[in-house]
Amino acid sequence: MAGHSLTFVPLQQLRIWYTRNNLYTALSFAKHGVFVRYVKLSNFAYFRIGKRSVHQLHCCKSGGASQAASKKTVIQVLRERGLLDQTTGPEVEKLCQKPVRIYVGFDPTAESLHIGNLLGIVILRWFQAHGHQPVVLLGGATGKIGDPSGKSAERPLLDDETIAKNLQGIKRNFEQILVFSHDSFNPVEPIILNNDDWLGKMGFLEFLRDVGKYTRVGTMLGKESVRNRMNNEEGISFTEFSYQLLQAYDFVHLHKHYGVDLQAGGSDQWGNIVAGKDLARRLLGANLHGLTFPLLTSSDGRKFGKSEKGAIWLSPEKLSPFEFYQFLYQTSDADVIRLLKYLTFLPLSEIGELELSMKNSSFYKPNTAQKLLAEEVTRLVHGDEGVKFAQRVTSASSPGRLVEESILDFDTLRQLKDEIPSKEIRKEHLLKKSLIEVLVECGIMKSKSEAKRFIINGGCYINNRRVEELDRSIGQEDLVENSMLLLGIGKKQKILLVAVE
Ligand SMILES: Nc1ncnc2c1ncn2[C@@H]1O[C@H](COP(=O)(O)OP(=O)(O)OP(=O)(O)O)[C@@H](O)[C@H]1O
Ligand SMILES: N[C@@H](Cc1ccc(O)cc1)C(=O)O
Repeated sequence: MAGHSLTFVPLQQLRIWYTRNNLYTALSFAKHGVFVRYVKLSNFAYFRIGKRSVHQLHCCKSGGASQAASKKTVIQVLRERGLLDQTTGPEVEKLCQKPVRIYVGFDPTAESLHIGNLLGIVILRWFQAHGHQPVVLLGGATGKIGDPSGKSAERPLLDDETIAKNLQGIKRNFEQILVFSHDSFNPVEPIILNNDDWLGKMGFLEFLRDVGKYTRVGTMLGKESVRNRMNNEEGISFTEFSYQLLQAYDFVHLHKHYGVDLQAGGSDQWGNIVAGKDLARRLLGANLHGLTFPLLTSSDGRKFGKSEKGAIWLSPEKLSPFEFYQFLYQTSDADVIRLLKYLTFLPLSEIGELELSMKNSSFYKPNTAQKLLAEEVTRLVHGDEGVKFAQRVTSASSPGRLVEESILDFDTLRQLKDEIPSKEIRKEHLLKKSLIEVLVECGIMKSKSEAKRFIINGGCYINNRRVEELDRSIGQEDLVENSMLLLGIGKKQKILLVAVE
């Protein structure tokens, strides 16, 4: 954040801001008494409200008219950040000069969304920040069918119970990440809908007559998702082939009943989005629009998805905030700037400064960008508490730090228990025992001579403090809250001993 002042101000005082050149009236405030961190005020303001990294942008020149804060449209902002892949035409930019409703659909094919899906949520947040209304569409019906886009094989069918459980899980993800504050300053509260509410009620004959009749099979066969599958031996079932029609009908339904004019999705969704645009033209004579954003890929070029091994889940039950933080922290230098542009709301100027300083190695402290990325995205997904937790555990699990830096209180150690190996040992068996014996008994060292070597070389830690003496034994004072002790060997190996009566 070099170069920008950081000020903490109560919300009420934020209503009128004087900057060096301009007077702005911030229009979007959350609840009374919540503190806002003012990061930068230029064309528009970035605020951090309460626990979430909100970066609200509803801020306009004096007079308080509810005009968009930025002179840039949301489309320009997305383009500058590399978040635009394709649009259905230049009219999209025009459309977004006035408030629109935009939707992104998510099928409940797992209990949690993953980091790839986060991009769709970030897009919705950018629209929301520019005064547009996000519509989140949960695919309660489409999830029963399975989208063939980007898939090389047929998806297994999910039963109703699994879908209901998954719907609950991903709904929670949205509630956590999108801004649902409800007051007159926030006219753009998101809407969450479930397509089972209309598709589920539609009969097969009705569908064939009212939707199928307006669709050309040749066009459907031409979609990339279908072509790819037709070219392999297994082919594609009629069920998955029909998927594009269901998504197309959603767009028509959302336009008719909710005034939605724009659909967004990852680049793999292009075919389905265009199918909706075509259907709306034929059925209603309406001109709807779409845009896609690039897919988030791993360093080896594979799309981040839920089907991939080691998916980066957004639900804390499936991946702890600590692991989530660590994943982002380990982003390579080659990827970190792109991810800062994609997944955070930090101003591009700030990211640009960071990029410059990364190139000038004498000024740049390694991993500064990674830390910023990890903090911002973890805060977005898990709130301030999640960031604090991740940092506490990170600090506690790194040996050799100054003790003050890694306070090993009971809470930290208890949370650390989920992250590193742990072992229960009877307290009477542990106290007064030599460290060398304990190291071997708990399995972290293979032999006493190996344990000795580590101690002599200064590579052994009790509660993150280096052990100097070879004849060190375990005492009552080593047990945090009379119950836990952290042993560390070298830079990476850790074990948590839990003393039981
Ligand atoms: N890695 C990714 N980067 C960007 N967007 C993604 C990524 N993965 C999924 N999306 C987008 O998230 C939305 C919902 O995707 P969906 O949950 O159906 O697929 P998925 O998570 O890729 O699932 P699967 O791994 O089973 O294919 C779509 O708009 C899709 O394009
Ligand atoms: N097809 C999308 C999810 C979706 C479902 C219904 C829609 O109307 C839109 C999007 C996907 O699999 O990623």
